[in-house]
Amino acid sequence: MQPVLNIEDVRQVEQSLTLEGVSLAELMRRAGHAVAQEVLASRPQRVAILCGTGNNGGDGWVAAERLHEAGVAVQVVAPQDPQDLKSSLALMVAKSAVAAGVSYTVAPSTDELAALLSSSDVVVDALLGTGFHGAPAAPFDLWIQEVNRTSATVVAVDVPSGLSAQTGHAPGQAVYADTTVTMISLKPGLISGRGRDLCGSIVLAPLASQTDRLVVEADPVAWRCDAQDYLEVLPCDTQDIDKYSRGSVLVVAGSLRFPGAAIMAAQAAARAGAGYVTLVVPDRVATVCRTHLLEIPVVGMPSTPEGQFSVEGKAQIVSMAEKASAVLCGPGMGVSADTVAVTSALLECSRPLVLDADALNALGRMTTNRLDNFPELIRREAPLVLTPHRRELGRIAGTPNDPPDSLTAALEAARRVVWADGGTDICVVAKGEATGCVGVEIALLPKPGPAALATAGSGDVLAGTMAATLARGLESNELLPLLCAYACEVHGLAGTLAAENCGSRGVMASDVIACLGLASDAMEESVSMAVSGAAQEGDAAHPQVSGR
Ligand SMILES: NC(=O)C1=CN([C@@H]2O[C@H](COP(=O)(O)OP(=O)(O)OC[C@H]3O[C@@H](n4cnc5c(N)ncnc54)[C@H](O)[C@@H]3O)[C@@H](O)[C@H]2O)[C@@H](O)CC1
Ligand SMILES: [K+]
Repeated sequence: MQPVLNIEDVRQVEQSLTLEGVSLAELMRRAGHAVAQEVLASRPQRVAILCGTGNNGGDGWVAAERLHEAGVAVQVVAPQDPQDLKSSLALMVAKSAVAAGVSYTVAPSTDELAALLSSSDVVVDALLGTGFHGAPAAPFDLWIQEVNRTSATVVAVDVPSGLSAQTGHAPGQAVYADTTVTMISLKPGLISGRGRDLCGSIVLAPLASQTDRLVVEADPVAWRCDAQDYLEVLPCDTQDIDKYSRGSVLVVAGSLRFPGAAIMAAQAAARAGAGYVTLVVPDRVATVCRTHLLEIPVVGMPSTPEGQFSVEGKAQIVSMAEKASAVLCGPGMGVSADTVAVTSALLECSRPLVLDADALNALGRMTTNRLDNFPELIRREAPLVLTPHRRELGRIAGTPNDPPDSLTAALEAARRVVWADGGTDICVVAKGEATGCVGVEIALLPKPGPAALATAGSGDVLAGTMAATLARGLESNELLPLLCAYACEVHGLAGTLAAENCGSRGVMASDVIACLGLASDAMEESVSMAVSGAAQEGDAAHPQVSGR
């Protein structure tokens, strides 16, 4: 797992490193060298380095001097004469680079800049780093446009200029990098929001041997999962199974208006590996569901005149829920006093439960949008997984009119709910372009799926996948966030496979469902390969360790 630190915590680590004897000047030297090393890997002849006025620019000047020493033709581009730099660190390294013979251009015209960039093999973007806020001001906005027009390889220092490394927002021009060399630790904005498009591949430069320890001590806001992390939640590899040992799922979903959501959630649960799936719907839509679901029994329950669940069916739904390995409630269900009652009754049942879509809206209704003020509602022995998208998250976490607009805001909102509960029984899967699986002790970031998943019904498919994964059982509730992250990755991978079959813009939720089985197999294989790869690396390292 890779830790992700908020910007203020990265600064804290930087301070701790200085207290442990690694000065800021030394950190900047190492940062610049890490960038130079990355640039040298592509064996360039001509490199342009755009340096801003803060310490991000300082890293750029260090890289320039290093590349110059290595015999590369380097040209620094700066908005002001290096003598006028206000940051004492940046001033020091810029003077050193100039004294070493690095050539530079101050405030070139757009045409001059374009000519310089087009004659460069690599462009290093050291304009704006973690000190950036707002939108890039002139001349950086124009410079960034020119960088994005060049065919040269673009290496960003710490963060692509124009991107907030904290929020992932980029309200103005922002650099599209091929590679981002980021210092100390991953930051949330690099792996969420616009960061996912802007960063290219991310290379981490820890800068000091103490960094790993200090980053963990700084309490990462989240951890990005690697394939081998999922070993603990892989399904058992055995032939000795029947349909019940793979777990049964009860899906409580649908309404006259949205029967499709229920159909897709049930199909997804079956494709994601549940041995037995039963769909419970309001009786007015039972027939349409049956015509779509040949293998899945559909049970009709009393319905209201609007075609939603009626409270009359509540006791029967709960009694069916008690027999399932896991229950999913919510997709397409609608929100009314009756569906609120059904949701609330299911919370009291003793089986693992996934609440999605309208079940979350029902929770919002029950708690006047402050689920965190009603922890007794969600405190239970069996696992509870809530799968809100950001608007739904706002409705349960106290900000219905101002939903979380970034990964970190979503993690914070999810934590309000999870910490109010306080136990390991709950996980909030805060869905977005980057999804966080937030438990009471840890927030995990599964590898995000492709943009093709932004299609109607995709949430129903994830909910069904989640329920099927939960139905396999869990050795300990502490593994709940990991299990949820695993389900998210299976869903994401199914999206990738569906995009290969149908084209990135042609994917419909049913295509994702069709790929869930293959995606599960591929996930298991990639986890096994990652684990055996790590074991081999361990073996290779072993003689050195024992030979000390
Ligand atoms: N955190 C760390 O441990 C380390 C950080 N280092 C570098 O230091 C950087 C942070 O340095 P700073 O805090 O000096 O900040 P930056 O260099 O990121 O930016 C500060 C400068 O940008 C200007 N600026 C801010 N918003 C702007 C906008 N919208 N338009 C135009 N100009 C704008 C400010 O006026 C200031 O001059 C990191 O990104 C990294 O590259 C490294 O040198 C070494 C280690
Ligand atoms: K930058």
